[in-house]
Amino acid sequence: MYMQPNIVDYPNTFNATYPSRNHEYTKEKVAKMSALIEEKIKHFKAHPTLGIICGSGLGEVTKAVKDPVTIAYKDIPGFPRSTVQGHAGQFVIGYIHDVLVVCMQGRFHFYEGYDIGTCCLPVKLLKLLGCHSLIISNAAGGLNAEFNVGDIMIIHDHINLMGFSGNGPLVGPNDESWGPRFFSMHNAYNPAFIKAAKEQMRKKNMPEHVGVYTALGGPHFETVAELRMLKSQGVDAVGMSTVHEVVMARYLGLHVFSFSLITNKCPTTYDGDKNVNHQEVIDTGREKAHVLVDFVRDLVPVLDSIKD
Ligand SMILES: O=P(O)(O)O[C@H]1O[C@H](CO)[C@@H](O)[C@H]1O
Ligand SMILES: Nc1nc2[nH]cnc2c(=O)[nH]1
Repeated sequence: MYMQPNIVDYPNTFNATYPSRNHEYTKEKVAKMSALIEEKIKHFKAHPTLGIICGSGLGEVTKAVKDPVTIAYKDIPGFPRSTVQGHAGQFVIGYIHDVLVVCMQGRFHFYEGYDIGTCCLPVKLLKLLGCHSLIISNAAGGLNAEFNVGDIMIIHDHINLMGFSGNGPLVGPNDESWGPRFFSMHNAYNPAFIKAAKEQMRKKNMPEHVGVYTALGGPHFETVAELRMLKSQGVDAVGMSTVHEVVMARYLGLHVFSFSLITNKCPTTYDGDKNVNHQEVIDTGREKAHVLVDFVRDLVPVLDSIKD
């Protein structure tokens, strides 16, 4: 008997396996996760409208959240666990000014052994929770010589190096009820959000860095030759996250604001002892926590008021 192919029995003539498990995170499955969270925050009598993904060591952003409800990832069946230092592995939900936000203290990285689709599952969950926009933060190495450790760089574009080779979250069967098979990544980082954030930086006398981010698979940091290549291609900051999350967010129709905390300088010469390490990344995040909290706290109501 002929059966109409659907998302579950997609025509898989060659019995292929897909590099991304995205298609396994169906509406039904993610809605169950979302329902669990909604049950724990029902006293707010509203759904969160803005999601915040906290980068390595940047979880202190949640200090800006009033009346927080904390939900551990391990208490949500089917949700991955954070394995990296500086990623607490929990949701923190509450108000920043009058905006109900859902913060993720911890993201999932490819180098942890998660496929790229699983790394993006949180973005689907944030969408189902009711978010229209995301703030995606990360810790990154600065390639642009004008950036100092501790500076914030607004991301205005990225180079999807992992996606270049076919390791993208949307490779595999597509469920049109989530988003379209093909879509544009032009202005993926919302220009109105960037403008608003630059104004905040100006008011706060912060350097107004705007640049291009790229993510490598990691977990190792880069060689000098790799960094020189990236710099020559216009990359300003290097990390191991964010890019695929932004792809997923745009697919789902979410608006994106993203920034890097420059936690270290990327060495493009061989002299001296310039070994980057994760502790340095975490320590810079802690040292700059007050700057991040202040920046995000004031930005949230502005971004929430911009709907497109
Ligand atoms: O991108 P986030 O999660 O901020 O973390 C960055 O910092 C870690 C390396 O120190 C890597 O995971 C890199 O991606
Ligand atoms: N790939 C990469 N990720 C980082 N995260 C924080 N610093 C760095 C860095 O220098 N390189």
